[in-house]
Amino acid sequence: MDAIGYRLCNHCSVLNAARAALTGPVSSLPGTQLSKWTDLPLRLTILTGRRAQYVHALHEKYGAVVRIGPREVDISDRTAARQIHRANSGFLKSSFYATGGRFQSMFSTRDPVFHAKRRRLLGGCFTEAALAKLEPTILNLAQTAVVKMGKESRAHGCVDVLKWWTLLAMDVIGQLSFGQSFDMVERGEKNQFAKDVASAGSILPLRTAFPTVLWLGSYLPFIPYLQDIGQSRQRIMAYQQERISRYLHLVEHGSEDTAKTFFATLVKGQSAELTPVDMMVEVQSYVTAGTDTTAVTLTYLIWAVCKNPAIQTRLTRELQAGPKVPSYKALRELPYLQCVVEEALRCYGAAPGSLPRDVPSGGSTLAGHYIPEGVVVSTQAYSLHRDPEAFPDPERFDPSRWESPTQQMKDAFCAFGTGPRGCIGVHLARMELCLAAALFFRAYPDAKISDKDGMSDMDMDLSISFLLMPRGHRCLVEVQ
Ligand code: HEM
Repeated sequence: MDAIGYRLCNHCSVLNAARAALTGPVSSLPGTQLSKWTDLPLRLTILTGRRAQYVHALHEKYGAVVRIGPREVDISDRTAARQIHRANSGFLKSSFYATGGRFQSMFSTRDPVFHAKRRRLLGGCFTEAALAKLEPTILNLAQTAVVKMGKESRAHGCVDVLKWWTLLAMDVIGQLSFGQSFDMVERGEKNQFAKDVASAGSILPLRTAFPTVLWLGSYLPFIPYLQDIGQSRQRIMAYQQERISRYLHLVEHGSEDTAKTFFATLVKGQSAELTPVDMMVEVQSYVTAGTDTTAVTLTYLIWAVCKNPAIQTRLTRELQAGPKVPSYKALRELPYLQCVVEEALRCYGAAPGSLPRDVPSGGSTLAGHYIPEGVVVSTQAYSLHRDPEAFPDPERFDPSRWESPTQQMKDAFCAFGTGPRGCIGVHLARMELCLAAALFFRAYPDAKISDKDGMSDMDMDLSISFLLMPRGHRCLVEVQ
Protein backbone atom coordinates (compact mmCIF):
# COMPACT_ATOMS: atom_id res chain seq x y z
CA MET A 1 0.00 0.00 0.00
CA ASP A 2 1.41 3.41 -0.95
CA ALA A 3 1.73 6.23 1.55
CA ILE A 4 -1.44 8.03 0.39
CA GLY A 5 -3.49 4.84 0.48
CA TYR A 6 -2.20 4.05 3.98
CA ARG A 7 -3.07 7.54 5.21
CA LEU A 8 -6.54 7.35 3.67
CA CYS A 9 -7.14 3.99 5.29
CA ASN A 10 -5.98 5.29 8.63
CA HIS A 11 -8.20 8.29 8.20
CA CYS A 12 -11.15 6.00 7.42
CA SER A 13 -10.61 3.86 10.50
CA VAL A 14 -10.54 6.99 12.67
CA LEU A 15 -13.77 8.11 10.99
CA ASN A 16 -15.30 4.66 11.47
CA ALA A 17 -14.35 4.69 15.13
CA ALA A 18 -15.84 8.18 15.50
CA ARG A 19 -19.04 7.13 13.74
CA ALA A 20 -19.32 4.02 15.93
CA ALA A 21 -18.79 6.11 19.05
CA LEU A 22 -21.32 8.78 18.11
CA THR A 23 -24.04 6.63 16.53
CA GLY A 24 -23.23 3.14 17.94
CA PRO A 25 -25.89 0.94 19.53
CA VAL A 26 -25.52 2.34 23.04
CA SER A 27 -24.20 5.82 22.27
CA SER A 28 -27.43 7.50 23.38
CA LEU A 29 -27.52 5.78 26.79
CA PRO A 30 -26.28 7.50 29.95
CA GLY A 31 -22.58 7.03 30.72
CA THR A 32 -19.19 8.68 30.45
CA GLN A 33 -18.17 10.17 27.10
CA LEU A 34 -15.06 7.96 27.11
CA SER A 35 -17.16 4.78 27.34
CA LYS A 36 -18.54 5.52 23.83
CA TRP A 37 -15.01 4.99 22.54
CA THR A 38 -13.43 2.41 24.79
CA ASP A 39 -13.93 0.15 27.80
CA LEU A 40 -10.29 0.50 28.82
CA PRO A 41 -11.03 2.18 32.20
CA LEU A 42 -13.36 -0.73 33.00
CA ARG A 43 -10.73 -3.30 32.06
CA LEU A 44 -8.14 -1.62 34.26
CA THR A 45 -10.47 -1.84 37.26
CA ILE A 46 -10.57 -5.64 36.78
CA LEU A 47 -6.83 -5.70 37.43
CA THR A 48 -7.14 -3.51 40.53
CA GLY A 49 -10.06 -5.55 41.90
CA ARG A 50 -12.42 -2.55 41.82
CA ARG A 51 -14.65 -3.26 38.84
CA ALA A 52 -17.87 -3.67 40.84
CA GLN A 53 -17.22 -0.49 42.85
CA TYR A 54 -16.39 1.45 39.64
CA VAL A 55 -19.64 0.31 37.94
CA HIS A 56 -21.58 1.07 41.13
CA ALA A 57 -20.20 4.62 41.21
CA LEU A 58 -21.36 5.04 37.59
CA HIS A 59 -24.87 3.93 38.62
CA GLU A 60 -24.87 6.46 41.44
CA LYS A 61 -24.01 9.18 38.92
CA TYR A 62 -25.97 8.12 35.81
CA GLY A 63 -28.87 5.97 37.09
CA ALA A 64 -30.03 2.36 36.75
CA VAL A 65 -28.92 1.92 33.12
CA VAL A 66 -25.35 2.90 32.35
CA ARG A 67 -23.05 2.42 29.36
CA ILE A 68 -19.76 0.87 30.48
CA GLY A 69 -18.21 0.32 27.04
CA PRO A 70 -18.99 0.85 23.34
CA ARG A 71 -21.10 -2.34 23.33
CA GLU A 72 -21.72 -3.01 27.00
CA VAL A 73 -24.31 -1.79 29.49
CA ASP A 74 -24.82 -2.46 33.20
CA ILE A 75 -28.28 -2.45 34.75
CA SER A 76 -29.08 -2.03 38.45
CA ASP A 77 -32.86 -2.15 38.19
CA ARG A 78 -34.28 -5.18 40.02
CA THR A 79 -37.24 -5.69 37.66
CA ALA A 80 -34.95 -5.56 34.62
CA ALA A 81 -32.51 -7.94 36.34
CA ARG A 82 -35.31 -10.51 36.79
CA GLN A 83 -36.36 -9.94 33.15
CA ILE A 84 -32.84 -10.77 31.95
CA HIS A 85 -32.22 -13.82 34.12
CA ARG A 86 -35.65 -15.50 34.09
CA ALA A 87 -36.26 -18.76 32.16
CA ASN A 88 -36.62 -18.44 28.36
CA SER A 89 -35.73 -14.74 28.39
CA GLY A 90 -33.45 -15.26 25.38
CA PHE A 91 -30.53 -13.53 27.19
CA LEU A 92 -27.71 -16.09 26.97
CA LYS A 93 -24.35 -16.06 28.75
CA SER A 94 -21.94 -13.80 26.85
CA SER A 95 -18.56 -14.76 25.34
CA PHE A 96 -17.00 -13.87 28.72
CA TYR A 97 -17.81 -17.44 29.79
CA ALA A 98 -16.25 -19.15 26.75
CA THR A 99 -12.93 -19.88 28.42
CA GLY A 100 -13.28 -23.63 28.88
CA GLY A 101 -11.66 -24.63 25.59
CA ARG A 102 -13.19 -27.70 23.95
CA PHE A 103 -14.99 -28.91 27.04
CA GLN A 104 -18.15 -27.32 28.35
CA SER A 105 -19.44 -27.57 31.88
CA MET A 106 -22.83 -26.71 33.28
CA PHE A 107 -21.27 -23.41 34.45
CA SER A 108 -19.38 -22.38 31.34
CA THR A 109 -21.69 -23.47 28.54
CA ARG A 110 -23.50 -20.82 26.51
CA ASP A 111 -25.66 -23.38 24.74
CA PRO A 112 -29.14 -23.50 26.35
CA VAL A 113 -29.87 -27.02 25.09
CA PHE A 114 -26.60 -28.45 26.45
CA HIS A 115 -27.17 -26.54 29.68
CA ALA A 116 -30.74 -27.76 30.22
CA LYS A 117 -29.66 -31.37 29.64
CA ARG A 118 -26.65 -31.16 31.96
CA ARG A 119 -28.61 -29.35 34.66
CA ARG A 120 -31.40 -31.95 34.49
CA LEU A 121 -28.82 -34.69 34.83
CA LEU A 122 -26.96 -33.18 37.77
CA GLY A 123 -29.68 -31.11 39.45
CA GLY A 124 -30.86 -34.06 41.53
CA CYS A 125 -27.50 -34.26 43.31
CA PHE A 126 -27.87 -30.73 44.66
CA THR A 127 -31.43 -30.79 46.02
CA GLU A 128 -32.01 -30.31 49.73
CA ALA A 129 -33.16 -33.94 50.01
CA ALA A 130 -30.00 -35.27 48.32
CA LEU A 131 -27.79 -33.01 50.41
CA ALA A 132 -29.43 -34.13 53.65
CA LYS A 133 -27.67 -37.49 53.13
CA LEU A 134 -24.33 -35.70 52.79
CA GLU A 135 -24.86 -33.50 55.86
CA PRO A 136 -23.08 -35.76 58.41
CA THR A 137 -19.93 -35.64 56.27
CA ILE A 138 -20.04 -31.84 56.10
CA LEU A 139 -20.81 -31.51 59.82
CA ASN A 140 -17.92 -33.78 60.70
CA LEU A 141 -15.45 -31.78 58.60
CA ALA A 142 -16.74 -28.45 59.98
CA GLN A 143 -16.45 -29.71 63.57
CA THR A 144 -12.85 -30.76 63.01
CA ALA A 145 -12.02 -27.42 61.38
CA VAL A 146 -13.49 -25.44 64.29
CA VAL A 147 -11.61 -27.49 66.91
CA LYS A 148 -8.34 -27.06 65.00
CA MET A 149 -8.92 -23.31 64.65
CA GLY A 150 -9.04 -23.06 68.44
CA LYS A 151 -5.81 -25.03 68.81
CA GLU A 152 -4.03 -22.84 66.26
CA SER A 153 -5.22 -19.64 67.90
CA ARG A 154 -4.07 -20.79 71.34
CA ALA A 155 -0.68 -21.83 69.95
CA HIS A 156 -0.02 -18.73 67.81
CA GLY A 157 -2.16 -16.03 69.41
CA CYS A 158 -4.54 -15.87 66.42
CA VAL A 159 -5.92 -17.94 63.56
CA ASP A 160 -6.56 -17.14 59.90
CA VAL A 161 -10.23 -18.03 59.46
CA LEU A 162 -10.04 -17.56 55.66
CA LYS A 163 -7.41 -20.29 55.50
CA TRP A 164 -9.52 -22.74 57.51
CA TRP A 165 -12.79 -22.05 55.68
CA THR A 166 -10.95 -22.58 52.38
CA LEU A 167 -9.59 -25.93 53.59
CA LEU A 168 -13.08 -26.88 54.74
CA ALA A 169 -14.81 -25.89 51.48
CA MET A 170 -12.17 -27.73 49.45
CA ASP A 171 -12.51 -30.89 51.53
CA VAL A 172 -16.31 -30.76 51.21
CA ILE A 173 -16.10 -30.57 47.40
CA GLY A 174 -13.43 -33.32 47.35
CA GLN A 175 -15.52 -35.59 49.57
CA LEU A 176 -18.76 -34.99 47.68
CA SER A 177 -17.11 -35.37 44.26
CA PHE A 178 -14.72 -38.26 44.78
CA GLY A 179 -15.97 -39.95 47.94
CA GLN A 180 -12.64 -39.06 49.55
CA SER A 181 -11.75 -35.80 51.23
CA PHE A 182 -8.52 -34.02 50.26
CA ASP A 183 -7.63 -34.29 53.99
CA MET A 184 -6.67 -30.63 54.12
CA VAL A 185 -8.65 -29.90 57.29
CA GLU A 186 -6.93 -32.87 58.93
CA ARG A 187 -3.47 -31.67 57.86
CA GLY A 188 -4.20 -27.98 58.46
CA GLU A 189 -2.74 -26.91 55.14
CA LYS A 190 -3.45 -26.78 51.44
CA ASN A 191 -2.29 -29.71 49.33
CA GLN A 192 -0.56 -29.27 45.96
CA PHE A 193 -3.92 -29.48 44.14
CA ALA A 194 -5.36 -26.55 46.12
CA LYS A 195 -2.18 -24.54 45.59
CA ASP A 196 -2.40 -25.25 41.86
CA VAL A 197 -6.06 -24.20 41.75
CA ALA A 198 -5.17 -20.90 43.45
CA SER A 199 -2.22 -20.38 41.11
CA ALA A 200 -4.27 -21.12 37.96
CA GLY A 201 -7.05 -18.81 39.24
CA SER A 202 -4.65 -15.92 39.77
CA ILE A 203 -4.48 -15.40 36.01
CA LEU A 204 -8.24 -14.88 35.67
CA PRO A 205 -8.29 -11.06 36.09
CA LEU A 206 -5.62 -10.67 33.39
CA ARG A 207 -7.36 -13.18 31.15
CA THR A 208 -10.68 -11.32 31.55
CA ALA A 209 -9.26 -7.82 31.16
CA PHE A 210 -6.65 -8.34 28.45
CA PRO A 211 -7.05 -11.76 26.80
CA THR A 212 -4.83 -10.67 23.90
CA VAL A 213 -1.92 -10.00 26.23
CA LEU A 214 -2.31 -13.46 27.63
CA TRP A 215 -2.55 -14.97 24.16
CA LEU A 216 0.68 -13.19 23.19
CA GLY A 217 2.21 -14.41 26.43
CA SER A 218 1.49 -18.00 25.44
CA TYR A 219 4.11 -17.53 22.69
CA LEU A 220 6.64 -16.47 25.30
CA PRO A 221 6.87 -19.65 27.34
CA PHE A 222 10.03 -18.46 29.05
CA ILE A 223 8.07 -16.03 31.28
CA PRO A 224 8.34 -17.86 34.65
CA TYR A 225 4.88 -16.82 35.89
CA LEU A 226 3.15 -18.17 32.77
CA GLN A 227 5.30 -21.29 32.91
CA ASP A 228 4.18 -21.90 36.51
CA ILE A 229 0.52 -21.44 35.55
CA GLY A 230 0.92 -23.92 32.68
CA GLN A 231 2.45 -26.49 35.01
CA SER A 232 -0.28 -25.93 37.61
CA ARG A 233 -2.96 -26.56 34.99
CA GLN A 234 -1.31 -29.77 33.86
CA ARG A 235 -1.04 -31.01 37.45
CA ILE A 236 -4.72 -30.15 38.09
CA MET A 237 -5.80 -32.22 35.08
CA ALA A 238 -3.59 -35.17 36.03
CA TYR A 239 -4.76 -35.10 39.66
CA GLN A 240 -8.43 -34.97 38.71
CA GLN A 241 -8.04 -37.74 36.16
CA GLU A 242 -6.44 -39.92 38.77
CA ARG A 243 -9.16 -39.13 41.35
CA ILE A 244 -11.99 -39.84 38.91
CA SER A 245 -10.42 -43.19 37.90
CA ARG A 246 -10.04 -44.12 41.55
CA TYR A 247 -13.65 -43.05 42.19
CA LEU A 248 -14.98 -45.17 39.31
CA HIS A 249 -12.92 -48.10 40.58
CA LEU A 250 -14.48 -47.72 44.03
CA VAL A 251 -17.97 -47.56 42.47
CA GLU A 252 -17.28 -50.74 40.52
CA HIS A 253 -16.26 -52.51 43.71
CA GLY A 254 -19.35 -51.31 45.55
CA SER A 255 -17.46 -49.19 48.10
CA GLU A 256 -19.74 -47.44 50.60
CA ASP A 257 -17.63 -44.26 50.36
CA THR A 258 -19.10 -43.57 46.94
CA ALA A 259 -22.71 -43.65 48.10
CA LYS A 260 -22.45 -40.17 49.54
CA THR A 261 -21.28 -38.29 46.47
CA PHE A 262 -22.73 -35.97 43.81
CA PHE A 263 -22.43 -38.59 41.09
CA ALA A 264 -23.62 -41.59 43.13
CA THR A 265 -26.92 -41.99 41.32
CA LEU A 266 -25.45 -41.25 37.91
CA VAL A 267 -22.45 -43.46 37.40
CA LYS A 268 -24.43 -46.66 37.35
CA GLY A 269 -26.45 -47.05 34.19
CA GLN A 270 -26.09 -43.47 32.94
CA SER A 271 -22.36 -43.44 32.27
CA ALA A 272 -22.99 -42.74 28.58
CA GLU A 273 -24.52 -39.41 29.57
CA LEU A 274 -21.67 -38.42 31.83
CA THR A 275 -18.26 -39.67 30.72
CA PRO A 276 -15.20 -39.53 33.00
CA VAL A 277 -14.08 -36.42 31.07
CA ASP A 278 -17.47 -34.76 31.69
CA MET A 279 -17.16 -35.60 35.38
CA MET A 280 -13.70 -34.07 35.47
CA VAL A 281 -14.88 -30.86 33.82
CA GLU A 282 -17.84 -30.61 36.19
CA VAL A 283 -15.69 -31.21 39.27
CA GLN A 284 -13.32 -28.52 38.04
CA SER A 285 -16.21 -26.05 37.93
CA TYR A 286 -17.41 -27.08 41.41
CA VAL A 287 -13.92 -26.45 42.76
CA THR A 288 -13.85 -23.01 41.13
CA ALA A 289 -17.46 -22.05 41.86
CA GLY A 290 -17.94 -23.77 45.20
CA THR A 291 -14.83 -23.39 47.35
CA ASP A 292 -13.51 -19.80 47.54
CA THR A 293 -17.10 -18.55 47.24
CA THR A 294 -18.32 -20.31 50.38
CA ALA A 295 -15.05 -19.73 52.25
CA VAL A 296 -14.97 -15.99 51.52
CA THR A 297 -18.63 -15.40 52.44
CA LEU A 298 -18.12 -17.32 55.68
CA THR A 299 -14.97 -15.33 56.46
CA TYR A 300 -16.76 -12.00 56.00
CA LEU A 301 -19.66 -13.29 58.11
CA ILE A 302 -17.27 -14.00 61.02
CA TRP A 303 -15.53 -10.64 60.55
CA ALA A 304 -18.75 -8.59 60.31
CA VAL A 305 -20.26 -10.27 63.39
CA CYS A 306 -17.06 -9.87 65.46
CA LYS A 307 -16.91 -6.17 64.49
CA ASN A 308 -20.40 -5.61 65.94
CA PRO A 309 -20.56 -6.65 69.63
CA ALA A 310 -24.36 -6.25 69.86
CA ILE A 311 -24.85 -8.59 66.89
CA GLN A 312 -22.31 -11.07 68.28
CA THR A 313 -24.03 -11.17 71.69
CA ARG A 314 -27.47 -11.69 70.17
CA LEU A 315 -26.24 -14.42 67.84
CA THR A 316 -24.26 -16.33 70.46
CA ARG A 317 -27.19 -16.20 72.92
CA GLU A 318 -29.49 -17.68 70.32
CA LEU A 319 -26.96 -20.40 69.46
CA GLN A 320 -26.32 -21.30 73.11
CA ALA A 321 -30.05 -21.76 73.67
CA GLY A 322 -30.28 -23.90 70.49
CA PRO A 323 -29.44 -27.57 69.90
CA LYS A 324 -26.10 -28.86 71.28
CA VAL A 325 -25.20 -30.81 68.14
CA PRO A 326 -26.51 -28.63 65.34
CA SER A 327 -28.35 -30.01 62.36
CA TYR A 328 -29.10 -27.89 59.30
CA LYS A 329 -32.84 -28.45 59.86
CA ALA A 330 -32.63 -27.20 63.46
CA LEU A 331 -30.39 -24.26 62.56
CA ARG A 332 -32.86 -23.07 59.96
CA GLU A 333 -35.32 -22.62 62.82
CA LEU A 334 -32.99 -20.09 64.49
CA PRO A 335 -34.30 -16.77 63.19
CA TYR A 336 -31.37 -14.52 64.05
CA LEU A 337 -28.78 -16.92 62.58
CA GLN A 338 -30.79 -16.90 59.34
CA CYS A 339 -30.82 -13.08 59.35
CA VAL A 340 -27.03 -13.02 59.87
CA VAL A 341 -26.46 -15.43 56.96
CA GLU A 342 -28.78 -13.43 54.71
CA GLU A 343 -27.08 -10.13 55.57
CA ALA A 344 -23.62 -11.67 55.05
CA LEU A 345 -24.77 -12.82 51.60
CA ARG A 346 -26.17 -9.36 50.84
CA CYS A 347 -23.06 -7.44 51.88
CA TYR A 348 -20.39 -10.02 51.18
CA GLY A 349 -21.82 -12.72 48.90
CA ALA A 350 -18.73 -13.91 47.07
CA ALA A 351 -20.03 -13.36 43.52
CA PRO A 352 -20.95 -9.67 43.56
CA GLY A 353 -19.60 -8.82 40.09
CA SER A 354 -21.23 -8.52 36.68
CA LEU A 355 -23.05 -11.50 35.15
CA PRO A 356 -22.88 -10.61 31.42
CA ARG A 357 -25.56 -11.72 28.95
CA ASP A 358 -26.11 -11.07 25.20
CA VAL A 359 -29.23 -9.09 24.25
CA PRO A 360 -31.31 -11.44 22.02
CA SER A 361 -32.32 -10.73 18.45
CA GLY A 362 -34.85 -7.92 18.13
CA GLY A 363 -33.32 -6.10 21.09
CA SER A 364 -35.04 -5.48 24.41
CA THR A 365 -36.44 -2.65 26.48
CA LEU A 366 -34.92 -2.72 29.94
CA ALA A 367 -35.71 -0.20 32.68
CA GLY A 368 -37.22 2.12 30.07
CA HIS A 369 -34.25 2.02 27.65
CA TYR A 370 -34.21 0.19 24.32
CA ILE A 371 -31.04 -1.92 24.02
CA PRO A 372 -30.31 -3.40 20.57
CA GLU A 373 -29.38 -7.03 19.97
CA GLY A 374 -25.74 -8.02 20.23
CA VAL A 375 -25.05 -5.59 23.08
CA VAL A 376 -23.83 -7.18 26.32
CA VAL A 377 -25.95 -6.36 29.37
CA SER A 378 -24.70 -7.10 32.87
CA THR A 379 -26.27 -7.02 36.28
CA GLN A 380 -24.19 -7.02 39.45
CA ALA A 381 -25.31 -8.09 42.90
CA TYR A 382 -22.95 -5.46 44.35
CA SER A 383 -25.27 -2.69 43.08
CA LEU A 384 -28.61 -4.50 43.41
CA HIS A 385 -27.73 -5.23 47.06
CA ARG A 386 -26.86 -1.60 47.70
CA ASP A 387 -30.07 -0.09 46.36
CA PRO A 388 -31.04 2.31 49.18
CA GLU A 389 -34.73 1.99 48.27
CA ALA A 390 -34.70 -1.75 49.00
CA PHE A 391 -31.99 -1.64 51.68
CA PRO A 392 -31.94 1.68 53.60
CA ASP A 393 -28.43 2.57 54.84
CA PRO A 394 -27.08 -0.14 52.51
CA GLU A 395 -23.45 -0.12 53.67
CA ARG A 396 -24.50 -1.01 57.22
CA PHE A 397 -24.24 -4.70 58.22
CA ASP A 398 -27.64 -5.02 59.85
CA PRO A 399 -29.04 -8.57 60.11
CA SER A 400 -32.25 -7.31 61.73
CA ARG A 401 -33.38 -5.87 58.39
CA TRP A 402 -34.18 -9.49 57.41
CA GLU A 403 -36.60 -9.98 60.33
CA SER A 404 -39.45 -8.85 58.11
CA PRO A 405 -38.10 -8.57 54.58
CA THR A 406 -40.07 -6.41 52.15
CA GLN A 407 -40.94 -7.56 48.62
CA GLN A 408 -38.34 -5.06 47.33
CA MET A 409 -35.63 -6.76 49.41
CA LYS A 410 -36.63 -10.20 48.16
CA ASP A 411 -36.70 -9.02 44.54
CA ALA A 412 -33.31 -7.31 44.80
CA PHE A 413 -31.53 -10.21 46.53
CA CYS A 414 -29.44 -12.17 44.04
CA ALA A 415 -26.34 -13.45 45.86
CA PHE A 416 -26.74 -16.77 44.03
CA GLY A 417 -27.98 -15.30 40.76
CA THR A 418 -31.54 -16.15 39.69
CA GLY A 419 -33.34 -18.18 37.05
CA PRO A 420 -32.08 -21.26 35.24
CA ARG A 421 -28.42 -20.12 35.38
CA GLY A 422 -28.64 -19.40 39.11
CA CYS A 423 -26.32 -21.24 41.49
CA ILE A 424 -26.88 -24.99 41.59
CA GLY A 425 -24.86 -25.15 44.82
CA VAL A 426 -27.13 -22.75 46.72
CA HIS A 427 -28.40 -25.37 49.21
CA LEU A 428 -24.92 -26.77 49.78
CA ALA A 429 -23.53 -23.27 50.33
CA ARG A 430 -26.32 -22.35 52.75
CA MET A 431 -25.80 -25.62 54.64
CA GLU A 432 -22.06 -24.98 54.98
CA LEU A 433 -22.61 -21.34 56.02
CA CYS A 434 -25.15 -22.25 58.70
CA LEU A 435 -23.27 -25.23 60.14
CA ALA A 436 -19.84 -23.58 60.18
CA ALA A 437 -21.04 -20.22 61.56
CA ALA A 438 -23.09 -21.94 64.28
CA LEU A 439 -20.26 -24.27 65.31
CA PHE A 440 -17.77 -21.39 65.35
CA PHE A 441 -19.79 -18.97 67.49
CA ARG A 442 -20.99 -21.72 69.83
CA ALA A 443 -17.39 -22.76 70.44
CA TYR A 444 -15.94 -19.23 70.54
CA PRO A 445 -18.62 -16.74 71.64
CA ASP A 446 -15.92 -14.20 72.55
CA ALA A 447 -14.00 -14.41 69.26
CA LYS A 448 -12.47 -11.08 68.29
CA ILE A 449 -10.68 -9.69 65.26
CA SER A 450 -6.94 -9.70 65.89
CA ASP A 451 -4.58 -6.80 65.37
CA LYS A 452 -1.54 -9.11 65.39
CA ASP A 453 0.81 -9.19 62.38
CA GLY A 454 -0.54 -5.82 61.23
CA MET A 455 -4.05 -7.21 60.60
CA SER A 456 -6.46 -4.30 59.99
CA ASP A 457 -9.70 -3.46 58.17
CA MET A 458 -7.55 -2.79 55.09
CA ASP A 459 -7.05 -6.57 54.85
CA MET A 460 -10.82 -6.95 54.49
CA ASP A 461 -11.20 -4.30 51.79
CA LEU A 462 -13.36 -5.83 49.04
CA SER A 463 -11.26 -6.91 46.04
CA ILE A 464 -13.65 -7.89 43.25
CA SER A 465 -12.76 -8.98 39.74
CA PHE A 466 -15.48 -11.58 39.14
CA LEU A 467 -15.43 -13.14 42.60
CA LEU A 468 -14.82 -11.40 45.92
CA MET A 469 -11.63 -11.82 47.94
CA PRO A 470 -10.40 -9.88 51.00
CA ARG A 471 -7.58 -7.67 49.72
CA GLY A 472 -5.18 -9.01 52.36
CA HIS A 473 -6.07 -12.65 51.56
CA ARG A 474 -6.44 -13.32 55.29
CA CYS A 475 -8.65 -12.63 58.29
CA LEU A 476 -6.91 -13.08 61.63
CA VAL A 477 -9.14 -13.81 64.60
CA GLU A 478 -8.39 -14.54 68.27
CA VAL A 479 -10.38 -17.27 69.99
CA GLN A 480 -10.02 -18.83 73.44
C1 HEM B 1 -21.64 -18.54 49.07
C2 HEM B 1 -21.35 -19.38 48.10
C3 HEM B 1 -21.77 -19.22 46.65
C4 HEM B 1 -22.14 -18.10 45.96
C5 HEM B 1 -22.25 -16.66 46.48
C6 HEM B 1 -22.44 -18.52 44.60
C7 HEM B 1 -22.90 -17.68 43.60
C8 HEM B 1 -23.22 -18.08 42.31
C9 HEM B 1 -23.73 -17.21 41.28
C10 HEM B 1 -24.01 -15.72 41.43
C11 HEM B 1 -23.91 -17.96 40.16
C12 HEM B 1 -24.36 -17.46 38.78
C13 HEM B 1 -23.09 -17.20 37.97
C14 HEM B 1 -23.29 -16.63 36.60
O1 HEM B 1 -24.39 -16.44 36.11
O2 HEM B 1 -22.24 -16.35 35.99
C15 HEM B 1 -23.50 -19.32 40.48
C16 HEM B 1 -23.55 -20.39 39.59
C17 HEM B 1 -23.06 -21.66 39.87
N1 HEM B 1 -22.60 -22.10 41.09
FE1 HEM B 1 -22.51 -21.03 42.81
N2 HEM B 1 -22.22 -19.87 44.50
C18 HEM B 1 -21.82 -20.34 45.72
C19 HEM B 1 -21.53 -21.66 46.05
C20 HEM B 1 -21.52 -22.71 45.17
C21 HEM B 1 -21.23 -24.09 45.53
C22 HEM B 1 -20.94 -24.60 46.95
C23 HEM B 1 -21.24 -24.82 44.39
C24 HEM B 1 -20.99 -26.31 44.37
C25 HEM B 1 -20.84 -27.09 43.55
C26 HEM B 1 -21.56 -23.91 43.28
C27 HEM B 1 -21.67 -24.24 41.94
C28 HEM B 1 -22.18 -23.42 40.94
C29 HEM B 1 -22.41 -23.84 39.56
C30 HEM B 1 -22.09 -25.22 38.98
C31 HEM B 1 -22.98 -22.75 38.90
C32 HEM B 1 -23.44 -22.70 37.44
C33 HEM B 1 -24.91 -23.08 37.40
C34 HEM B 1 -25.51 -23.09 36.00
O3 HEM B 1 -25.09 -22.32 35.13
O4 HEM B 1 -26.46 -23.88 35.81
N3 HEM B 1 -21.72 -22.64 43.81
N4 HEM B 1 -23.10 -19.38 41.79
